[in-house]
Amino acid sequence: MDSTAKLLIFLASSLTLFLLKFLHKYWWIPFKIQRALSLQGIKGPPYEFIHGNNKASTRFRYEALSKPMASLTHDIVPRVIPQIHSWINTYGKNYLTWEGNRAQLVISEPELIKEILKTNDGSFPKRKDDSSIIHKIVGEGLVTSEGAKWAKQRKLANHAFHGESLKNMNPAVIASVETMLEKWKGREGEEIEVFNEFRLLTSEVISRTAFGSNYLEGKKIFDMLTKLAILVSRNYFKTPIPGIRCSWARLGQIKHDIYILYVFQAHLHLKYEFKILLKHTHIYKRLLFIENFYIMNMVVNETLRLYSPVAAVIRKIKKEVRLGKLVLPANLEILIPIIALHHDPQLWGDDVHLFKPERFVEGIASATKYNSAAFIPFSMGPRSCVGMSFATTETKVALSMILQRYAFTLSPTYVHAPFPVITLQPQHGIQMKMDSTAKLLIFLASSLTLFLLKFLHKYWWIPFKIQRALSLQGIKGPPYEFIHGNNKSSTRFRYEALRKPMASLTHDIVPRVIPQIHSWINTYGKNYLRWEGNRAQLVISEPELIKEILKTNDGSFPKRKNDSSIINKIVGEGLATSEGAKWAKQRKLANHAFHGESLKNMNPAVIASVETMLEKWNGREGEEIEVFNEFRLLTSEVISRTAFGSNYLEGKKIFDMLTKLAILVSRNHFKTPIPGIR
Ligand code: HEM
Repeated sequence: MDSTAKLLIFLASSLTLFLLKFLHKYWWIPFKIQRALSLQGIKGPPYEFIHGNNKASTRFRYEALSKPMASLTHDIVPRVIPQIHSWINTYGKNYLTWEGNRAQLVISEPELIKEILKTNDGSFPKRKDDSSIIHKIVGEGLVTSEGAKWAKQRKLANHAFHGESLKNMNPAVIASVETMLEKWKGREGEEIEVFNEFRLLTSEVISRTAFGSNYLEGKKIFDMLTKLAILVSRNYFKTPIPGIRCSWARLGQIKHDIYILYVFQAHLHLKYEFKILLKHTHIYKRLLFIENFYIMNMVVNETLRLYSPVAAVIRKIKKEVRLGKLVLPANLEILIPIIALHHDPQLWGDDVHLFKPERFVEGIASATKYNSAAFIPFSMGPRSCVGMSFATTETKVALSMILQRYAFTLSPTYVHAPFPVITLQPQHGIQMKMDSTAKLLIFLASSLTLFLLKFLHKYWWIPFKIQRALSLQGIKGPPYEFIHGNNKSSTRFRYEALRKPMASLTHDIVPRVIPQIHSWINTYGKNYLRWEGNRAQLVISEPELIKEILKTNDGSFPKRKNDSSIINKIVGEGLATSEGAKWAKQRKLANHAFHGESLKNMNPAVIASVETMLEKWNGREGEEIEVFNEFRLLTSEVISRTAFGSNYLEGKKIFDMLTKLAILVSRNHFKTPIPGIR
């Protein structure tokens, strides 16, 4: 063989080898993965040679982003992640898609998401994109590292963003907001592009917190990084990479809290007005601050739900792993479309696209119906956002400072166009008008809202929570009615039972004496829950439990104190109502007074009292006597003589007064629909 033939053969075989490798990578592997998942019921848009689904993704994105949204709707998923939105509709909540020849499993079923994000054994590491420009510049930080390196960095970061350290950042935040507000002075009535203002604010805050006194230096670095982000995002649009990337150091991420303001501001012109403070009134100011944080928490959560700054997170499968019923091959990527979960009507109900902060009035757990994966703007599990508290605190501090001075309305020039660039951003900024005249109105509106919220919390949420907690333990009872509890039915029961005497001389008197308790025990069992207005009361008639309650002496079951009751106000705290050391002391004295010698010493007083009564009865044989009143008088006589000794006429006066008082109170008790026996 001559050398030219050798060369030819060599070239031909190299080419063949290259082609084989190429086909293996761009055709065989995708084919295999697609088949393996399809057999497990996972479908998706079909893999196209080399391109995967990139062409379709780009088309989707181009279509979605080419124009602003028609109206101020919050139904933004079709714009922000159009391809994912469409493919979930076509292929189901979990489907397979292709970034070129890279297989990506989109998972939007909460149960599976929990399994992925909560795993801490390294089965689902973060995707590493060493070739990305951002990674090259920023390097491997907390956001991208894994294993021991991550654990160490995370520990430091946890420390930096918690408790005292976090509090120490507040002055920097406040100073930064002051700087911004200073700039706004005298611009009332003008239009301000707040997105850029908040971008600057964030840069200011980071520079001050991260770089301390050297913050001008920090600002330079931050500005550089911002420019870099813009550069990358332009590129991002050109390269057909679908889905949202969020794998760069969170200097970019801190922009999210700017975004929080996005809809938040958009809502100012609708109904979600905020409060401004009359500067000179200190009390108002404090009040406002507290209520701000309470309401703002809900507003921030609702904004994070609808406009999740990080639209999706991506993980990778290290080696073959089980996920739910699925068996997933190594190197498969997993994309969790956070924002799609936040807009899922199955998780949030039909009003999912409405801005309703009040859904968070009882906290996140309740808003998500205890489905922890339904609301994950900061992701969840060990790799959840380390800056969560910082971001939300900073936002709330900044907002309350701003809103103490200005009210805003959305400018007519604003165009609604949420735009996914690493994080979600308003494509054309947010134009707002500053207004200072609406301040008082807004303050009043927000005070009313707060009042309503507190009211609902007390009369609806707490009872609901108690009822559920006990129901889960098998304790049922008549259902709580808003405000009234069971008062209405109790009164009805009592009224029915007491309006006529008993039919016969039976001793079966419970249905008359405590009719509601009698009836409810029959319906709900020996232990049941009932409501005196919004006050929960557990009726216990099981002897074992009763022993446990009454024999306890460690203060676990104190007497009910009703400081507002008229009797308590007059009589004060005596042996019958006191607790702890005070009670112990009084009880010791009383024990002594009612035992042994002391008891014997009272006998003459008792005998004398009975003698007085019998004296009165002399010569009334054959007559009718109302003995109940006689014995009442006898008791008063006995108490007066024993308690007040020789001065017993004085005692009788006091006792009679108390008796009249008791009658008065009991009449009252009948009028107010307070059920049960006091
Ligand atoms: C509203 C604001 C923010 C949102 C919605 C947010 C959201 C997130 C999410 C979803 C992740 C998980 C990313 C993934 O798994 O790929 C994350 C991680 C992270 N965030 Fe944030 N973030 C915010 C603000 C911040 C701030 C202000 C900081 C720091 C100053 C920060 C620092 C980090 C870090 C270091 C990680 C990586 C943690 C780890 O991997 O252990 N974030 N964030």
